[in-house]
Amino acid sequence: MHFGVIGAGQMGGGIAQVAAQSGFDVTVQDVQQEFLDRGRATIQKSLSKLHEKGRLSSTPDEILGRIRFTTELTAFAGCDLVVEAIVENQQVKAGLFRQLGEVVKPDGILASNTSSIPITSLATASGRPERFIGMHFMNPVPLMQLVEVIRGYQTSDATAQFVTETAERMGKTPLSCNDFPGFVSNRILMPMLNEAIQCVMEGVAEPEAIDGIMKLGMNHPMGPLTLADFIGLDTCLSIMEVLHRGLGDDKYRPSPLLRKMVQAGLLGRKSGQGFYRY
Ligand SMILES: CC(=O)CC(=O)SCCNC(=O)CCNC(=O)[C@H](O)C(C)(C)COP(=O)(O)OP(=O)(O)OC[C@H]1O[C@@H](n2cnc3c(N)ncnc32)[C@H](O)[C@@H]1OP(=O)(O)O
Ligand SMILES: NC(=O)C1=CN([C@@H]2O[C@H](COP(=O)(O)OP(=O)(O)OC[C@H]3O[C@@H](n4cnc5c(N)ncnc54)[C@H](OP(=O)(O)O)[C@@H]3O)[C@@H](O)[C@H]2O)C=CC1
Repeated sequence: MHFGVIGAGQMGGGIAQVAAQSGFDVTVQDVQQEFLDRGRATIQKSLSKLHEKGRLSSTPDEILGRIRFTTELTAFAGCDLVVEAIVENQQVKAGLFRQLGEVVKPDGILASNTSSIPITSLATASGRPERFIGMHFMNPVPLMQLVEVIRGYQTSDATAQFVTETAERMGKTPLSCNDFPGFVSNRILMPMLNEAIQCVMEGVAEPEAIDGIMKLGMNHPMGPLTLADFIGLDTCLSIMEVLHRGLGDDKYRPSPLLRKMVQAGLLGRKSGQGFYRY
């Protein structure tokens, strides 16, 4: 299988890594060489960790050798499946899928790793709605079990089956849902993170206490503010905006503190500061 990934950020890098671990030939594209180099270094570090723990069936070098890094979209021409993992912005993703629909071979399948944006709208932009689907991996991809599979309005049964089987070949558990804002995962998760941010804004408790209460009291592996920093506050804000706009209910209003922190460039772990410093 020739597997394409667009975006070498935290999600794209993780998806490419797991695809290569599964024996696929992988091509990763990003807009600048600098992001590709950073993505490659992150994959290398993750593979070393998994290798130390005896969790890989090939060596890190063999796995990395299956990944080709490029800045050219035309490199996807022969791909059987291309998964997009760029910034959570509908216009930018739609523009990319318009181009991809012309580049990738006609029977190639296109998928988005979007957290919340309507799959059906991206499918329309791609010009091949039957061969378009949501393939939503969870962060960190090498460790998380779930792939949420989201069918667009015109996604064919064959496309859904192919992507489900591919997720299984990648050692993941695919679970299906329909195309509603935020799907299942983020419709339920993100309002909780947003509410934790609102608690900080209202002075209900310090961030450490809010995280501690949810970790120790609810057995969550990470507190909600640590998790929001881990996901990226810009991504959290984009998801809340999609939920608010798409469902038309003020219960999904993004916290003003979340908005302000994104405006200030405090994006969480990836920028070095969010609710905590890294
Ligand atoms: C926004 C969206 O659209 C959807 C989303 O993805 S929402 C986010 C979903 N993800 C979550 O909710 C994650 C919640 N957190 C967790 O499940 C856990 O904290 C976790 C699995 C990430 C880490 O596990 P942990 O036991 O809590 O922490 P930690 O001890 O730091 O990590 C366990 C090991 O995995 C390793 N590890 C962490 N990330 C890794 C990676 N990417 N690759 C390889 N190893 C990794 C750590 O280095 C650590 O190794 P050691 O034990 O050798 O030190
Ligand atoms: N973070 C998370 O926990 C999760 C995120 N997602 C989704 O995955 C997607 C990616 O998120 P994440 O990996 O966190 O984001 P990152 O910011 O880590 O990575 C996005 C990458 O895509 C690049 N990029 C931006 N625009 C383009 C473009 N036009 N063409 C090619 N590459 C581009 C970015 O470059 P630059 O830096 O220049 O913008 C960056 O390298 C989003 O849709 C997000 O909602 C899904 C599950 C979990």
